[in-house]
Amino acid sequence: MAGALETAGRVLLVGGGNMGGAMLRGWLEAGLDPAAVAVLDPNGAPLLADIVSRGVRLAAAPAEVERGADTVILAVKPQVMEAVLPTLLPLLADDTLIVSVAAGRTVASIEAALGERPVVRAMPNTPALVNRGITGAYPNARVTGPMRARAQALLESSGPVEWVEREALIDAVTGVSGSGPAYVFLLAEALAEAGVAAGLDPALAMRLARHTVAGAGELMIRSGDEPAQLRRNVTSPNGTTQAALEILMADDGFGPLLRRAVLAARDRAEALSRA
Ligand SMILES: NC(=O)C1=CN([C@@H]2O[C@H](COP(=O)(O)OP(=O)(O)OC[C@H]3O[C@@H](n4cnc5c(N)ncnc54)[C@H](O)[C@@H]3O)[C@@H](O)[C@H]2O)C=CC1
Ligand SMILES: O=C(O)[C@@H]1CCC=N1
Repeated sequence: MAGALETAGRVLLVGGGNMGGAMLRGWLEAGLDPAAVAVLDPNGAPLLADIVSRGVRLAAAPAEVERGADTVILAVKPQVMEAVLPTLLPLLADDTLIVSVAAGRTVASIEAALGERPVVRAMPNTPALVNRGITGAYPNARVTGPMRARAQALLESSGPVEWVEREALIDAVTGVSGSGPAYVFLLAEALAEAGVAAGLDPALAMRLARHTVAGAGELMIRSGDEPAQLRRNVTSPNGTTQAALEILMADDGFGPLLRRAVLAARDRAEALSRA
């Protein structure tokens, strides 16, 4: 992977917050030269102080950014995109590749502000911070093979990249994996709270919940078995797990609840794209 990033050229990260910062850490770990990266963030990207000390340039305004990045990654909030995009125009060449990770911001809305140019719309997630991310991506027709390879190298430095054939599917990816880590953290919170209700000390309940969620996740990645099989492996006939699953797998249980949640996230992404 380091080899692929050696050909990534110069990268400008616009927005060095949670998601942008996680991606940047992934690139550097995968071998991207810190001197090849600049971060544009008017708020000083407080999460990135240690990285700036490793040689990544930090700019507070577009006027401070050197023109001619090969790839510009847009990692600002969707609501500030309209204001940010026109300020970037003087920094771009015709063949600058734009990679946007903003939820619900369409290729068309980016082209409306920046003109017709190569755009990849991507949806990563924050486990990128620990090299356990996954990203959905969609390229517009102007993205050439080498550009797609460059986007792939940058995005996969923190986990696999799944290319989708229709842009609308990025909203569904957002509902599953972009927002998904929050559902899993909520599961850990709820598991710990349930443990307290069952009589455990809160700190112990939280340790049990964190390790259970993390361990089950790691087992799913490393094992060749499907999640349903791993679930069956835990479930003894008429045992304790079965008693719990009869509640979680009821008609109004976990499955329908999560389906409603994912569709709500997807619908919010769609609504953002119309805003
Ligand atoms: N946090 C997450 O789990 C994920 C977020 N995303 C997307 O990533 C984008 C950023 O989200 P977060 O990192 O969570 O937000 P954040 O608030 O942590 O980071 C946004 C950053 O943009 C900076 N910023 C504000 N105005 C700016 C400007 N004019 N120019 C340059 N930078 C500016 C802020 O100072 C901040 O550091 C959003 O569009 C979101 O939809 C995508 C996937 C997952
Ligand atoms: O909540 C959000 O809008 C962003 C997009 C995916 C995860 N966080």
